[in-house]
This record gives sequence, structure tokens and C-alpha cells, in this order.
Amino acid sequence: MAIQNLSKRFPNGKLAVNGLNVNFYEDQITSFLGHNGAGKTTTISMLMGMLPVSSGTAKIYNHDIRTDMTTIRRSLGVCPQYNALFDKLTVEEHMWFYSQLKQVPKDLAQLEISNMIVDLGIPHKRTSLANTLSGGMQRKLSVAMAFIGGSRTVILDEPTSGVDPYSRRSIWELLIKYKKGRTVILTTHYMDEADLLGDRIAIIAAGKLQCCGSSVFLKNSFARGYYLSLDMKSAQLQAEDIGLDGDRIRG
Ligand SMILES: Nc1ncnc2c1ncn2[C@@H]1O[C@H](COP(=O)(O)OP(=O)(O)OP(=O)(O)O)[C@@H](O)[C@H]1O
Repeated sequence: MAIQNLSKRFPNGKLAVNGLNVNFYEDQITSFLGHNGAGKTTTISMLMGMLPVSSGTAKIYNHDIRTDMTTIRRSLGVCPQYNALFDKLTVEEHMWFYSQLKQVPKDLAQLEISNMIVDLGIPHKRTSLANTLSGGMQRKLSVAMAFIGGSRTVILDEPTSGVDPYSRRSIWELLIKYKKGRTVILTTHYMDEADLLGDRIAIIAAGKLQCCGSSVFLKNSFARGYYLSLDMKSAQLQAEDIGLDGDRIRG
């Protein structure tokens, strides 16, 4: 995916995205970082076709978001910042619904859904209604729905926010397992998550790209490295610590 000079100005004059240029690659997770208000959600909303662009564009598998959104949506999966689940549908029915929206043949859909439910570690919740799930499980389901139906482009907006460490780890495992053959964009405020999951990290501020590259590249380019401070006690003090006569030790 190539974001090319993308901008968004809201009707109140706010320039939320300001000439953004960045590429996202297949088989990779790109962590998309930025402070609150940096422009991440606005960018994602344009990629999803939820907000019209003001200028510039993005090409997703060579389809232009300004003109080819219908085609793009067939292979696009999104986990929004806030869960969009149906109270009256079960876990399995959610996956089935999204899979059928993408017109996956029924036998393939059944197999994909069964595997996904096992990979999420929630086979016992298969027939549970979404509104009876814990917050962590609802988030897991939302992430799974972004991948279901053969999505080639997967956009995850803070998928682990408000999730306990155990569920967080199983979401990480799912992302690592399912990134093959897909272009995954992950926004997060957790630096450990961005570092661990991101094959590349793109950082924006004030709607502009500030830097982009692998974690090692960014640390080598911008970090100060690590400092190790050592305090050494004199031989006399060390000896006294263990109850010996310092003079004898030195001798
Ligand atoms: N509909 C809107 N009208 C006017 N300004 C908006 C609108 N939506 C967002 N903004 C502003 O655009 C800027 C970017 O917001 P955006 O939600 O994209 O940031 P973000 O990086 O996703 O932040 P967060 O990490 O808090 O989700 C912010 O200053 C926000 O207040």
C-alpha cells in the first residue's frame, strides 16, 4: 500500500493529516505510532473510505481509495478503535456474517472460522452471544473479524487497548500467525507492542510522517543507546561487608 501526499482538512479548518507519504508492505505488520491527535485515526478512516480525502491519495494493491473503494473493501478488514459487535449474534455468527459479506464459499468459510476460533483460544465461547463476552474476548473477536474472509489488507486501530495481559498476548500471537500474505497496519500506544510486532514502525506527528523503518534501524538512527553505570566499592569496604579485616585482604 502506498500513501501518497495524503491530506485531510476538516470543515472547521483543522488540518489533521498534512501531506502524508508512507508505504506499507505485504507479509509485514507496520506499527503506526503517534501521540493523541497525531492523525492516525483520520488516516485510517480515509483508507477505509469512511472519510473523503482532501488531497493526495492511497493505492491499496494498486486500487485508488478515491475511485476504487468498492473493490478495495472486498479484501479489506478493519478492527476499529471501539468494538462494533451485534448483541444478538454469537461469536461464530459474527465471523460467518463477515465471511459471507466477502462472499467466501461456505465450506472454506466454515474451515477458516473453526481454525480462527481455536487460534483465539475461545472454542468454548463459539455459541456465546457477543454481549455476554468479557471485554478482552470482545476485542479478540473484533480482531478476528478483521482477518476473516481472506482480508489482504488489515487495519487494526488500537486492537489491545483495555485488554488484560493474557488476552493481549493471544491477540499478538494471532497477528503474528496471520500476517503472512497480508499487509497489516497496527496503531497502538504501547511501545513494547509496536516494537515486538512491527516489522517496521512509522511515526507521525501533526499529520506528517516523522520517521519510518525497522525497530533496529530507528534505534540506531535516533536512540542514544543504553548506559550501564557501575559503582565499585574499595577492597577495604568489600572486605568489611563480609566481616573480614580489610588490611589482611589487601596484604
Ligand atoms: N471530525 C473532526 N472535526 C474536526 N477535527 C477533528 C475531527 N476528527 C478529528 N479531529 C482532529 O484531528 C486531529 C487528529 O485526530 P485523530 O483522531 O486522527 O488523531 P489520533 O492520532 O488518532 O489520536 P488518538 O491516539 O487520540 O486516537 C485531532 O486534533 C482531532 O481533534
